[in-house]
Amino acid sequence: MIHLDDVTFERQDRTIIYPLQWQMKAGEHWTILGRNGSGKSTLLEMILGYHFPTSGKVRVLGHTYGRCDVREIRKQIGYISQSLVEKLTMRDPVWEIVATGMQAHLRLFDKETDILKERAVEQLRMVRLAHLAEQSFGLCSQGERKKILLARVMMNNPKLLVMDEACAGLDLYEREMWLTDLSNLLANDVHLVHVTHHLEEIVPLFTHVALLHKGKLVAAGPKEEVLSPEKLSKTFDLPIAVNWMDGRPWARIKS
Ligand SMILES: Nc1ncnc2c1ncn2[C@@H]1O[C@H](COP(=O)(O)OP(=O)(O)OP(=O)(O)O)[C@@H](O)[C@H]1O
Repeated sequence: MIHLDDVTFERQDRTIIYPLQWQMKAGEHWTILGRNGSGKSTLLEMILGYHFPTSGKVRVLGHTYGRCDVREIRKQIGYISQSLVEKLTMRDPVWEIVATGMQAHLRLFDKETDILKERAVEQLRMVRLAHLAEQSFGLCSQGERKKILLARVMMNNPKLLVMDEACAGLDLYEREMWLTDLSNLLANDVHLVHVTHHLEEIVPLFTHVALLHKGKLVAAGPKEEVLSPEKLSKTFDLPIAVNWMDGRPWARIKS
């Protein structure tokens, strides 16, 4: 699905990603954890082809970036991030925001297609927001917007779903509902890469974890192996204990 082969990323004489080797195989769903500024979003942007690595190779869905049309690959990738919310048009009705996911555009060019609207409303129904279809996106709450983005990416049946702090700003209830919606949508055979600051968001559907510290990979592999107190403490520069409950890890700072 994704193969980062010795990639580095440098900007203004600063190394943001040190030589990094990482592979995500079919059937795996990954969470990436790391402190602020450790390079998580930079990594995602390389996977999305928005950033080109300074050295090394990025291979996504069987295509090597630099030898393919990245815009075509991006049509197979769903992307959810706060920066995307800021680019969407607040006065557009919710169903149109969802419909733009079909072509990975930010606005809808052909508004006359009933089939497109029907499909958008169907995706909204899956996240229980069909009743908001005609409301302006700008009037929706943070939680509703996050669900609308989930409905939006699913318009295009992506093979890969890349999420940058997709649950940020959600209350406990909304976050649990959002993660449940995500699990339900997995029936569509989509693969996940999820960046978060919260260990408890690593719900059972996530199989693997990568830990980043100052642009270097601390560990990457099956979550039970990677989420050890030693590796997490190294990643977050704090003594951390981990408790597992119902298949979910919960972090605590050791006193
Ligand atoms: N284009 C750029 N030019 C210079 N520095 C950059 C550029 N892009 C990112 N950086 C720097 O690279 C570092 C990693 O940024 P990145 O956004 O990838 O971190 P992050 O792990 O996602 O952080 P956060 O958790 O705070 O969102 C930061 O120190 C940032 O200032």
